[in-house]
Amino acid sequence: MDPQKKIAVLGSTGSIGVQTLDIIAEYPDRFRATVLVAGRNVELLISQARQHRPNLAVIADESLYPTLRDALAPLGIETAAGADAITDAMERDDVDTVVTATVGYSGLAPTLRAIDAGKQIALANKETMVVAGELVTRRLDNSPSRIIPVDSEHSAIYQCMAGEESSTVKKLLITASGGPFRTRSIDELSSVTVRDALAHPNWSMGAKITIDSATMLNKAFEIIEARWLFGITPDRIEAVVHPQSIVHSMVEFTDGSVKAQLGIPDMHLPIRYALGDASRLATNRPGLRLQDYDRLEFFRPDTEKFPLINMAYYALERGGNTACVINAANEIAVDAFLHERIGYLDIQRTIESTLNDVPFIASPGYDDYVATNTLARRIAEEHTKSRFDKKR
Ligand SMILES: NC(=O)C1=CN([C@@H]2O[C@H](COP(=O)(O)OP(=O)(O)OC[C@H]3O[C@@H](n4cnc5c(N)ncnc54)[C@H](OP(=O)(O)O)[C@@H]3O)[C@@H](O)[C@H]2O)C=CC1
Ligand SMILES: CC(=O)[C@@H](O)[C@H](O)COP(=O)(O)O
Ligand SMILES: [Mn+2]
Repeated sequence: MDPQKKIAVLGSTGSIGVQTLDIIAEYPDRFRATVLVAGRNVELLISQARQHRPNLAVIADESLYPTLRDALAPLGIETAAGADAITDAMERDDVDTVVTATVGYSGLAPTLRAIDAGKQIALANKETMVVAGELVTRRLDNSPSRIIPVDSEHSAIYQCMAGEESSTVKKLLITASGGPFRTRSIDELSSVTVRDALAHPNWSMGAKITIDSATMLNKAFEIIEARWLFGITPDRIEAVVHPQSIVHSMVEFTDGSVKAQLGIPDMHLPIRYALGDASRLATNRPGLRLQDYDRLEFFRPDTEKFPLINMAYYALERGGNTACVINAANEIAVDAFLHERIGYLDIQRTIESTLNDVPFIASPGYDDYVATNTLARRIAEEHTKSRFDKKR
């Protein structure tokens, strides 16, 4: 048997992707990157391929294919481009584990194909579970695949649950930093800038999730993700604000005990744990020194200031394609905000207006999610344009 686990990194050029390649390089006897996938950053993909020598490198943006092919053909590295090539790569024999580190809805199709092909999944792309958690869970029931979460909170919960009977779990307590606007007043939120919103207090991440942290929709997404990953009903999942991001989440058990997982805010740890199949691989990277922290604080979330947290409960209660609509509208709104076409508070307004306009589907199949995503994006685009026109 090949001693090295063969890994496909979807989104290798992003924040999680780059850290995944760090871990692969840290344990060369255990891991090998056989497939690398990027969106548009062809130069970084080429340099990663030169270093890691995968069998295949894929770029989503087809216009960049000639650049990729010309750079990697002399090295004997196969190349491809486009969304179908990414999804097809999930079935390859030289892939054991797929790290889903692309951002947004684009993670859904390759993750489903990887599950159908029986691959192990290290899941960073939480949007997959937000958009279609029920469908993903059903597909997992008919596959030898297992998902190990990479999202720090879900990795923490997974670690807390190890060795426990699931029937003894009373509550999941998902910690939230509170984001860059935790201490701002509601009135101030109408004038915050993109730069303010990108200044996450603890984590260095891609732009989209950083804005989701600023609106705290990230926490709603994580509640939905937890509901599907752990099979826990929403009334037993709570967000707890913890500004230091040292406790990554907690599980309360029926005997009154609460287990927590702690660490510095560094995604290398959950990525390492997931790649190691939920085992502990020794590292020389810096760890937690609790004596460096004056205090660890915990608060109830302010849902008046951050009403998007409650979108999780609304989406799970209403079910169907609701969370798919929220995700699509949010992707469009966050992009418009990052390009300064709408303001921070318009993100929430865009999601709400889009939810009103997209028809509800109670029991969506895969094609319904695809159609919902397309329609919701178009409608959200119109809402952001009319908000932009008002702003001018
Ligand atoms: N960053 C973090 O610490 C955490 C992230 N996550 C989740 O992990 C996922 C990745 O986040 P993050 O790494 O921050 O994001 P980044 O924006 O840093 O990276 C996104 C990656 O996805 C690629 N990509 C974008 N669109 C496509 C597409 N259509 N097809 C293929 N690849 C695409 C990008 O390629 P390119 O840059 O080449 O265009 C890039 O490699 C998200 O779902 C996020 O919520 C979860 C917990 C923590
Ligand atoms: C690192 C990680 O898992 C992020 O999802 C992080 O949790 C974001 O921070 P917030 O707690 O501010 O949303
Ligand atoms: Mn998280």
